[in-house]
Amino acid sequence: MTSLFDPTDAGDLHLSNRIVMAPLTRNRSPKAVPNTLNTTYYEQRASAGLLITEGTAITQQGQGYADVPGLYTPEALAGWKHVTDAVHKAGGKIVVQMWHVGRVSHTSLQPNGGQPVAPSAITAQSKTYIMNPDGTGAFAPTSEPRALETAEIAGIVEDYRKAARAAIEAGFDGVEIHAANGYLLDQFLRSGSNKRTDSYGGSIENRARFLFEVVAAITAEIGAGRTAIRLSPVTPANDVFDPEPQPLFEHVVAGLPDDLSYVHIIEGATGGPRDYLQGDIPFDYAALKAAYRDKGGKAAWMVNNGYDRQMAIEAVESGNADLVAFGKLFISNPDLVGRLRADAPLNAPDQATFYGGGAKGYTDYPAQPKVA
Ligand SMILES: C=C(C(=O)O)c1ccccc1
Repeated sequence: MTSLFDPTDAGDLHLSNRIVMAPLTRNRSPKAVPNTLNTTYYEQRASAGLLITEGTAITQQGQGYADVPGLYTPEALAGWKHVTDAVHKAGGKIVVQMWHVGRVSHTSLQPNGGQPVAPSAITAQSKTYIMNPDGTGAFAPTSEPRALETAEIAGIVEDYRKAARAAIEAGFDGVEIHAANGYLLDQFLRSGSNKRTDSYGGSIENRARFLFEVVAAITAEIGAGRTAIRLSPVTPANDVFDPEPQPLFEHVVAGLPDDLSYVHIIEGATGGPRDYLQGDIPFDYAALKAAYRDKGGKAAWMVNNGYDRQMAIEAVESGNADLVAFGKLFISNPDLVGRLRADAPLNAPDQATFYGGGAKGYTDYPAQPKVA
């Protein structure tokens, strides 16, 4: 029987175990440049089967929060090279989560102080994290976005392609396309945020078009085996909504390449109830996976949101999942894999230090003494 602690392949990625560090925004990369503290943080957690970086903006237009890293300046790419080198030296594997926030941004973060972009000019009832002129950070309401012109969409697809190439050159083992949690690609998928009347709006097929164009551009550039995607069928994060998530997301997974590295599914409300409902009926995650597998999809299936040790063991042993991503537990347990293997006590995460700051609550969580 397959174990959570067994090695596995996710496309081109050969993983030493099936425990994944989920993408976690920490707001500790001023000027969007990864620094030595970030390197230490990822290096400490390199025993994960796979590390997924925090959301990383593909362009300044795609930047939605202060002090999150980017993938679009020479300085940021040099910073990421230090991170990937350190993780590889520690025996780990790491992919970068490629992020365009769309409307979940603020004019102070946008090129020339402009409006954020979105499928439609509908403001997200959400907040983002900005820097005040005095250098203090603060959460602020997101700014009103402008609707992208149809002709602009191809340019953003090209931005994703370029960022994927840059990621490989910065030493990443692959990329995860962030299509979850109410950010740009998810905004296009959901009818609540996408009111377009062109070929990118209206029907499910049209609302998924942009996502498929991004996937096609990235897989053509770096290969499907190094490309993954994150989806969140029912999350209400950042004010997204669709009354029929089941047909929408079954259409999405059925349109993904068979040979992707992995498909990453957030089950329920992100960081919240796993049984969260959007629409009238509970979401059927087994049917979602079947919609991918039945059409020939071979990518590893990764699950996330509120998993504990026993749930993760059962998810893999039952065949419901190939990989399980842990977020908060990796914040406070750099050696989570060893602790889960030994069923050892776990450090509790300190919510007060999740976002912003320095080493406290970031690189100062204790690892268990190495067993001789
Ligand atoms: C990248 C994020 C996501 O996917 O929800 C994020 C952003 C800010 C705070 C927490 C999480």
